[in-house]
This record gives sequence, structure tokens and C-alpha cells, in this order.
Amino acid sequence: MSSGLRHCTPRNSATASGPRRLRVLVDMDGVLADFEGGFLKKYRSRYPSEPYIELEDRRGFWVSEQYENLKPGLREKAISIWEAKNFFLDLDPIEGAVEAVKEMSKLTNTDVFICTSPIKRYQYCPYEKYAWVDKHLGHEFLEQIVLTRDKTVVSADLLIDDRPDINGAEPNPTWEHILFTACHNKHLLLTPPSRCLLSWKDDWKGILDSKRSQLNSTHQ
Ligand SMILES: O=c1ccn([C@@H]2O[C@H](COP(=O)(O)O)[C@@H](O)[C@H]2O)c(=O)[nH]1
Ligand SMILES: [Mg+2]
Repeated sequence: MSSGLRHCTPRNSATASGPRRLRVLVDMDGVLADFEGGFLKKYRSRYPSEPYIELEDRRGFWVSEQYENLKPGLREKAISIWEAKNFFLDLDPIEGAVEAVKEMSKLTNTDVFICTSPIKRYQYCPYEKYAWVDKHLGHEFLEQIVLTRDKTVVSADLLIDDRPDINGAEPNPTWEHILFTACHNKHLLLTPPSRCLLSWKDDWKGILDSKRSQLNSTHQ
């Protein structure tokens, strides 16, 4: 006879039958898709007589701010590039990203989600982010997309993201932020215990393994 109590094991806890699953969020722009390279190419082609910033001179997450500082009025021109049709769809994959994410998703006890912030002008961007994932990672990855403007409310163990400051409604996100190196953040000094990935050639598996050990030791 049932006691009326539900004895359920939280899906994400270590159990006698095995370790808990690791959940990894992987950002899209600047981590999987080459936002900065794609922007510069289209900006220079659309505004050939305007000044521009070489990728090695990029500083700060906001492209629009650095362009506005370069010349007043360039903020709107910069924004017009990523608001245009096919901007997000045409982005090239970052070197090694597609292979790494496919490999990551095949690891045992690992769930990978693509966690990306769409722009608020939604005519093209959300559709094109889905289309990009379909094109480069395959149809099955469409199940793994999280579109949000606030990544702090998404629960996971790791977030691999090129944006240095990730804030939102949740002051204590569950994930550890792994800063993915990009042209705009490579000059920042990380203070331990903050960790980074220099590229997809870097030891991302080592980071997942260490997180897994950390979680399995604290949850036993
Ligand atoms: O100057 C900029 C640079 C980027 N953006 C937009 O921000 C998001 C970044 O998304 P992440 O998920 O954090 O990678 C993307 O939609 C860019 O278009 C911006 O608005 N202004
Ligand atoms: Mg990003």
C-alpha cells in the first residue's frame, strides 16, 4: 500500500547507482559562432568609408560602445549590422567549436545546452540562431537550445561564455562561469578561482572533469 509520500530521487543528484550528470551551458556568440569576425566583415563592406576597429584592438564586450567612442554615430551603424537579415545565420563557426560541442555532448553523464541571448529586435535573430545550430550542429541539437536574456536564472554546473560580467535576476547562479577568450576580453586579468578557456584547443575536458569530481565529492 502506498504511504502517500513520493520517494523521488532528484534527477541531478549522485545516487548509489552512479554519479550525477554534469550540465554544461555553452554560449553561442563569441564561443560557437564568430560574432566579432562576422560583424567586422559586414560592417566594412556596408560602410567602407567609415573608421573601424581591428579585432586585435577590440576592448570591452559592447561593440556598439567602442564604435561610438571611435566616432559619434557609429553605434547605430554597428547595430544595423547585427539587426540585418542573415547576420546571425552567416556567422562562421569559431575554430574547433563544432567538433568540441559534438564531442562534449557524447560524453557519458553530460548534458550540453546552447545558452544564448537574442537581440531584442527579434525579426531575424531567434530564427537564425536555431537555423545556425541546425546547419552546423545538426537537427538533434535543436532540443538543446536555451534562448534567454538572463543566463543567471538557468540552472547548470558550468557556463562557457565570452562575456566577462554575467548578471541578472539571480545573484547566485548555480553555474561556474568559464570565461571563453575572445578578442574583446583577452586583456583581462582573471583572479583565482575564476577559470578560462583560451580556445577550443584548450583543455575543456579537464575543466569538465574537475567540475565533475568537485560535484561528486561534495554530493556524496
Ligand atoms: O555591442 C554589442 C555586442 C553584442 N550584442 C548582442 O549581445 C548578445 C550577446 O549574446 P551572448 O549570448 O552573451 O553571446 C548578442 O545577441 C549580440 O548581438 C549587442 O547587443 N551589442
Ligand atoms: Mg557570447
